[in-house]
Amino acid sequence: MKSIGVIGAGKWGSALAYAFSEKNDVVITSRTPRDLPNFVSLEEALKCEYIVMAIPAQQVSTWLKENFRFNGQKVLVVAKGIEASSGRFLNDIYRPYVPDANIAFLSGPSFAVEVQKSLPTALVVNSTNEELARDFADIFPSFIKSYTSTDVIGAEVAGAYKNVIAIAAGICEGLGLGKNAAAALISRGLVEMQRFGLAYGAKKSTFTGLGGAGDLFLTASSTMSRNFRVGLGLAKGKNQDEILKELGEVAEGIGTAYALHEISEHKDLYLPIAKEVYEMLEGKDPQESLKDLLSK
Ligand SMILES: NC(=O)C1=CN([C@@H]2O[C@H](COP(=O)(O)OP(=O)(O)OC[C@H]3O[C@@H](n4cnc5c(N)ncnc54)[C@H](O)[C@@H]3O)[C@@H](O)[C@H]2O)C=CC1
Ligand SMILES: O=C(CO)COP(=O)(O)O
Repeated sequence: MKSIGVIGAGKWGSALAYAFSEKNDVVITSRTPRDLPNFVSLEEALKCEYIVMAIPAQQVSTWLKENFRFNGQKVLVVAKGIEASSGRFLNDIYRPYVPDANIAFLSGPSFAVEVQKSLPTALVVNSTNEELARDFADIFPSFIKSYTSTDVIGAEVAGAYKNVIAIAAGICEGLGLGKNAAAALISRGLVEMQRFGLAYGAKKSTFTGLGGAGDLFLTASSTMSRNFRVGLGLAKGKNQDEILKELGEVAEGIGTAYALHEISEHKDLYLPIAKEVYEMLEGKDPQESLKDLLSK
């Protein structure tokens, strides 16, 4: 039995706190107090040996600066995104606070609502420290099969990029372009995220695994995905603010599309789907964008 502190009581933090309770002693905390039997102060949660960080990618840098004190904890990052303001990956953001040997990143297909109902899935714990990855893989409940990998950058790129492709897939669906177009877009999206990942030293096989194709196929084909629903909203001509207000939850694909735009400009990378998603978020007509992507 391990002592686990979950930081962030949104959809994903709450679902993981539930899942990890099967085999462990779990407490949860967030900036707004919740009426939960295992809710504790941040100070208490940070005393746990194992910490699960469920704070979104766009907010975590400030959060770490203001709140985090490292005292040997083992940290599992469960967010998926690239910071828009800096283009930094989560492993870069965490590095000044947690040594590489103490940090792992979760990837794979996992809608929180299904995990909260104990429905099965398979996920990957990614860390350069194999022993730590195995240690975290042990905390998962019977209904989640856990694997380990050392490809941190591959997992990060795949988990963040699939949210952007999911926005594009939602637009495709919203415009009524059909299943052929959706499949074409998703498979080109997989190639695009793999090409991007390889430029950062990721392993090719990661992109055909659970955290790559697995999470992409899930997110880019279901209205259960917040990012997919952002795409549906854009297809209806709504702007970002309206969409986010209706959603009331995080959609990491938005910030990540801005981050990818900055990165592609600086590194001269060819990221056609991410580019169109960025441009649609900036007001380009979705019909035009999808035509630019899918016709000769
Ligand atoms: N919901 C899902 O199915 C899954 C979500 N994720 C990832 O997990 C991360 C969190 O997503 P959700 O929990 O679903 O989002 P959510 O919108 O349900 O909750 C976000 C949480 O972050 C906290 N938060 C936001 N800004 C904060 C700040 N400045 N300081 C402190 N806390 C702050 C909120 O209080 C809330 O607890 C995202 O990166 C998401 O991509 C990953 C896998 C599955
Ligand atoms: O990452 C997820 C499932 O694996 C959740 O996706 P959304 O944030 O698009 O809902």
